[in-house]
Amino acid sequence: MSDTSILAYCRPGYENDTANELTSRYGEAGFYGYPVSKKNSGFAHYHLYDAAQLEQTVTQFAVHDSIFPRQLVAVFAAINDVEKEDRVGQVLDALKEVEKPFSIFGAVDVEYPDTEEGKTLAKFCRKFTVPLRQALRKAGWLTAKENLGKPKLHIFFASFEICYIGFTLPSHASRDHLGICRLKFPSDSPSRSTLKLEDALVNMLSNKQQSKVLRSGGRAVDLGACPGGWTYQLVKRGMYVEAIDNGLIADSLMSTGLVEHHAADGFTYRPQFGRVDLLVCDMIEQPDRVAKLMGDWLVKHWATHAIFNIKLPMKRRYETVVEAMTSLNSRLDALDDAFAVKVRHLYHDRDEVTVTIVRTSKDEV
Ligand SMILES: C[S@@+](CC[C@H](N)C(=O)[O-])C[C@H]1O[C@@H](n2cnc3c(N)ncnc32)[C@H](O)[C@@H]1O
Repeated sequence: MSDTSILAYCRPGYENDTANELTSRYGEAGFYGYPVSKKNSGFAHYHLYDAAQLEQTVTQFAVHDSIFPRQLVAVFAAINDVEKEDRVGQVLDALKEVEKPFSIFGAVDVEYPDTEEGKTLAKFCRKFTVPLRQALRKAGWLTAKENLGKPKLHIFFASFEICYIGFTLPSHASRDHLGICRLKFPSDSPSRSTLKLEDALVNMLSNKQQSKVLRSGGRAVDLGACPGGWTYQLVKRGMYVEAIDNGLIADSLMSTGLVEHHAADGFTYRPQFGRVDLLVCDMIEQPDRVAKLMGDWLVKHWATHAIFNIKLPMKRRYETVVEAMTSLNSRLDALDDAFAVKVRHLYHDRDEVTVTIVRTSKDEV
């Protein structure tokens, strides 16, 4: 059955926020449609009124530039009555019905929602991939060898009965299965929060941005640092850190000689030795208060770059993030420098989003 929609994978519980984001972003760009989402399903749809716009939406929106989606799949077919006996045949039939959006796909991924129900599909999806891949190659849908430079075919099982068929472009998609990048907890880190910053460093900054922001020997300030998971990431990369928090910081960090701990209020603390390369902040505070504080540090040149979390309220989460970021962005826009700003709800974030702001001089842009 033909179906034309954008399918966004997301953290369970965030379907409504994801749907609001899709509606707002695609609608503003003239891709009109309507959202469909079900609480705790782990995904949301945005159905396009004009099917001809599907390819254009894929080239226009990258998942890395969105907030809540972990993956954005352009869906061109759906099967609503998957039959146990001939699933491969049904997928091939569904593909036959559509015009090939790209002559050939370079890879196929069989996926499922990141939910408890989704976990029951994991084993089946893994096993199903093998015969499906063979059949797709035989039918000319897939390159003979995996080619990750070409569009990828996604077969997403929402349940054992319903599956969506769509594609992503490598430049605009997450390379990770289910759009999830799982990181290994470093056992010598003082807290699990360390994974949030590592996720941001690895998945939100390009290699070039990483070497610029995380200079060995560079200086950083960590607001709300204790017990030290974020400071740990910076110290690991050879940075000097002013760790600000009334709590206790791990001795293992203090003994590196790279950390100064100040028991102070993060809202009034100012850098001890002039401008720092990087400001990070993980204080649990009102979104607009944190955004204002980050803006002050960047506008006043106390920090060159910033990475911080915005804690999400229970309701109007997408709107709250947009409001906080709109006022911050307008302050940055007034400066002579240019700023690369990203906001993502990362896999290791729970009820928060991560913001990275990398400064470049306008000549570099
Ligand atoms: C989520 S924890 C930070 C965890 C830390 N990033 C880590 O990886 O270990 C939040 C911290 O912010 C601190 N905090 C909250 N409000 C603060 C303020 N106004 N000034 C300084 N620290 C604050 C709390 O004491 C708490 O330790």
